[in-house]
Amino acid sequence: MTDATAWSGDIDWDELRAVATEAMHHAYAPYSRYKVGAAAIASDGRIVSGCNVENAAYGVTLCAECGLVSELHRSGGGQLVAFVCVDGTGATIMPCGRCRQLLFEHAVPGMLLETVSGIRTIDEVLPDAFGPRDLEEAGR
Ligand SMILES: O=c1ccn([C@H]2C[C@H](O)[C@@H](CO)O2)c(=O)[nH]1
Repeated sequence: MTDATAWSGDIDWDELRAVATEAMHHAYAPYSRYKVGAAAIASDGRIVSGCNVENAAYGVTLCAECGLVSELHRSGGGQLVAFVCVDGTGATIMPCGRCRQLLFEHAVPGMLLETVSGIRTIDEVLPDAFGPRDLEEAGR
């Protein structure tokens, strides 16, 4: 598994934000009226994206990151190298806490995110994360 630092010079954040913004326009958000789009570069270089899909049973809502991770696996697997998500204006937002956990499990070590406070690593936005290793260490 390649560390994200090997990629850092090659990431076109403007392009990734544009893909996230295009995805955002497909969001189904009639309840919050807060559309979100997400885009990421996978470890083989392809770009995956997702949008939020709400539900009349509010708690069933799928964040944009859920669609993105599903698309990662559906389109060939691999890990996420660089990630951004945007609001309905195309401005970068922070992934919610649940989605940081979701992203962590599918991220290369040191995955980069464009955030409201600049480029961060997954470890910076989810320190001391609980993950698959904790289950392995417990023999599960
Ligand atoms: O990281 C986030 C945060 C929020 N939302 C969605 C969920 C809901 O549909 C709307 C308002 O919370 O934004 C996402 O898709 N991703």
